[in-house]
Amino acid sequence: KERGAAVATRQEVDQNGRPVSKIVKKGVNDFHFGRTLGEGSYSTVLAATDRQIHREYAVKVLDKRHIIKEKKVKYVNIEKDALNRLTEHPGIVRLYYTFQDERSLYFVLDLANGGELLGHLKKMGTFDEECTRFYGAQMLDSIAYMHSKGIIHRDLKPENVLLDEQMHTKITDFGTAKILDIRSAGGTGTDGPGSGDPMDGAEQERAVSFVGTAEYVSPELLTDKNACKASDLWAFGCILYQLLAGRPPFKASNEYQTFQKIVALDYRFPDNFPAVAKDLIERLLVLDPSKRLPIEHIKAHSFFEGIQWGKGLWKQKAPRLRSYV
Ligand SMILES: C[C@@H](Nc1nc2c(c3cc(-c4cn[nH]c4)ccc13)C(=O)N=C/C2=C\CC1CC1)C(C)(C)C
Repeated sequence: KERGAAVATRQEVDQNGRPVSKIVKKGVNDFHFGRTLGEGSYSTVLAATDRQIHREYAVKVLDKRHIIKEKKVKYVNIEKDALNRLTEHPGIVRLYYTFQDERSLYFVLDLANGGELLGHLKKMGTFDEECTRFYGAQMLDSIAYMHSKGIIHRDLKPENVLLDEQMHTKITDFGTAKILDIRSAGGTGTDGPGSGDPMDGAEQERAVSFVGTAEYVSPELLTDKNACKASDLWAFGCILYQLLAGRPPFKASNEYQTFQKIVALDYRFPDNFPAVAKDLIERLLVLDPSKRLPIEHIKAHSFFEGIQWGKGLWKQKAPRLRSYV
């Protein structure tokens, strides 16, 4: 039985006229499916409208036979478990419920109408400091929440950062996430090697045998196959660099050469790169994960001066997109 499967209730009355709410499971016939929003390696995400309440969702459709054949059942369950833990944050795509028919699994999720951050970045070339500060702050707030729930994303990149109609960020694609055991989930999101407290490091389970997208992979994942919370902060540093420079810091003509650049910390800032942002990124792109700036220190860095953390960050208007020239 899927958790969170029964979400729709229909008000009915019993024989004495007393209102009863009947749990009704929604199915594929309750939706009108629209355009394809994105294709994952084992899934397709479509826009879909709930016929009863006329509300638009994104529905991720997974082919059961394909998943079983490709031995990806574990990843589907990890994604569902991760999404079920990450339900109270505005910066993370929300899973409402799942259902299935004989052929497919369906995840009913928030629709992020603004599409991928990558698309906007490609159109603009670069983001100016104000935009980078705002989008960086929203991403960091969401990463802090994920980590506080014991979830490491492991594949953060501009394609996985979506925008909603208010142009606020929504992080997505948790199929490659690592769920740490309950013990280490309680932290404020800064525990583990990233916080420099070696004892926490021991608590963190070690993730093995998964490598994210080449340009954003952390050195520890390439050298000793260990992903930790600080691996997401490495990717975050790469994304901040990319927003201001218009390209990721480590990019070569093939994956192997990109990996060589990463483990050799072989990257340069463009001459006109803003100094304060450069200082922050230099403290994130550090080979030793335990020496990377922990989240609370990133929030306090002068690059994020003026950002109001917490709920205010999600209520304010997104800045108009401008390029860094
Ligand atoms: C990253 C993902 N792409 C996407 N995943 C999701 C979208 C989404 C929307 C647009 C879009 C909207 N308007 N224009 C484009 C473009 C790509 C999207 C959405 O709205 N809601 C939930 C999503 C994913 C949920 C997933 C955690 C289960 C891939 C490429 C893997 C299919």
